[in-house]
Amino acid sequence: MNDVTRTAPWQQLSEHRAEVESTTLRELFAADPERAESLTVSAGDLVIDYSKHRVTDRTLALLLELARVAGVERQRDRMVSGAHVNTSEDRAVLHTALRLPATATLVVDGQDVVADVHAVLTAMGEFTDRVRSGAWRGASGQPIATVVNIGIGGSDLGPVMVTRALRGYHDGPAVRFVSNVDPADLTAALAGLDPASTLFVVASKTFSTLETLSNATAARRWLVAALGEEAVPAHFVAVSTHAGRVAEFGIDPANMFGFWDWVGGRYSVDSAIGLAVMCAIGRERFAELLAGFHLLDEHFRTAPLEANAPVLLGLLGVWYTSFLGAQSRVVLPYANDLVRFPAYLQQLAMESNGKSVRADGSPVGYRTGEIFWGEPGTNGQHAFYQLLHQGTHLVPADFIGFARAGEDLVTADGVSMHAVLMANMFAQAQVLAFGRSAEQIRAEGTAEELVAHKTMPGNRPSTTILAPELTPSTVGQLIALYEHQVFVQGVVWGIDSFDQWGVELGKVQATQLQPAVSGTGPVSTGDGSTDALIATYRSMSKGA
Ligand SMILES: O=P(O)(O)OC[C@H]1O[C@H](O)[C@H](O)[C@@H](O)[C@@H]1O
Repeated sequence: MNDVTRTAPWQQLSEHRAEVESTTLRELFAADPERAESLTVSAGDLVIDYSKHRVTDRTLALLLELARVAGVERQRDRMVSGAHVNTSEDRAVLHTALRLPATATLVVDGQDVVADVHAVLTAMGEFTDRVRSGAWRGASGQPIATVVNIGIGGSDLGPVMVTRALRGYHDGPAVRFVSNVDPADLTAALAGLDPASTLFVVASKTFSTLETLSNATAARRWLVAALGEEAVPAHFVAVSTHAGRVAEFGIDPANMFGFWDWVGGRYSVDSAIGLAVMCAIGRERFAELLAGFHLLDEHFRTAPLEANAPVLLGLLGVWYTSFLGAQSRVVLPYANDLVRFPAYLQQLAMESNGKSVRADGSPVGYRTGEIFWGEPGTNGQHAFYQLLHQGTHLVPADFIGFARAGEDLVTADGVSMHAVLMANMFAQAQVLAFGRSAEQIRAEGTAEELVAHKTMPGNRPSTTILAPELTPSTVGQLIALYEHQVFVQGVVWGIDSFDQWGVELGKVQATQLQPAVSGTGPVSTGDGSTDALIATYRSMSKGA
């Protein structure tokens, strides 16, 4: 496999780094009055300002050249046409097919995947229409008041994030989510629910995930205790790629919504895994969500690299991670309903690109993967922004804001609270980039001993993403924007962004430790620390 570090643009970027480190955003803006305009790109309804990044024209030219020599365009075209770009699992990666319009055609291995996708969407639509209208009845004849989605990882984070993001569009039954094998999760989710009006969606691509099967079994017991075994079919549906396992669990495969092994878990909210979302917002709004994804897919597929938002943002991530030593990217949605977006991006980015070998198994000699974290603004401002502004870490930030609020309120002074929120967003990006120098602080009459403490170094990079409003379409656009950034980075780093071997061993080990932990087996796990911890756990648990 080609070593990207041997390519001319990578080597030139390594040398060029010093040039960028010796200048500041303040200087870059002073030198080019057009900078904001030239470093703003539109994608779908999103307007993305990347001018507050520590890059010059040359940096961008080299990064784009890096994308070209790494084969980003070729790999993108291979991915969307169904080539097996997930090489370690020998699978196609076709989440973009999930949002193709019904009129499109995509034949992969002799199979019309668009027809398959739309057949499932139609089945989901018919089912959710019945749930939402009250036509779907529980075993004792009651309509469904609450849908409980049981799933984890990609079978939870996407549905939970999107349902929360689209709170303003939620006109279906209440939706709750259970993911953790911690019994507290299911117990809390079931609190106050009436089994007679509760519908469970068991969402699992493999239908073999321990957490999900444990929660689904416990939920089934809860239901059967109240309504009897014969009530199960009216209260349990499944979303999976494994009809056999679904039937084994006792869910009628007629009540299963399928998808395919070419949909990665973290890329699956736009598949049948989004069933709980569709219950909440309805099939028309779900179609708008998919159309939003597709809009960005088309941008990614057709825009030239220098005007291609996921390419540019993905490359900036490579620049900070592999050349400037950044370890994380903070995501700051100035929209409270995007509260779960950072957690969603954690799985998307970190499970995809948290790898230290290339697709051919050779070790990478550079830093890969970005650590995503964040909280909605303005909450983060009163918690961790101190470190962003004056700390010693380089943390590129993504600000995400909306021009219109779904619903607005006014302050005591009659000012729009949404405008207050957005003023905070613009102010934070500005302060991060331009700071306030010691001279300026002094000129304000600050006591000399406080000047160093109050100095704001600035030169801290950020992207600002502005969208008209938080809608199903813009949520789809935002997700696709990040999916494709992750893809671009994976191609540049030469890694398989679509496997996740690193999560397997922990699952195996947990199963092996089970007897020791639950007290049915000897405490001899192979290492002293784990043995001692389990022994202490066992005696503590007896202590109560
Ligand atoms: O949908 P499931 O098969 O239950 O998988 C749920 C999750 O668990 C796995 O361990 C993977 O790390 C995730 O990528 C996946 O989304």
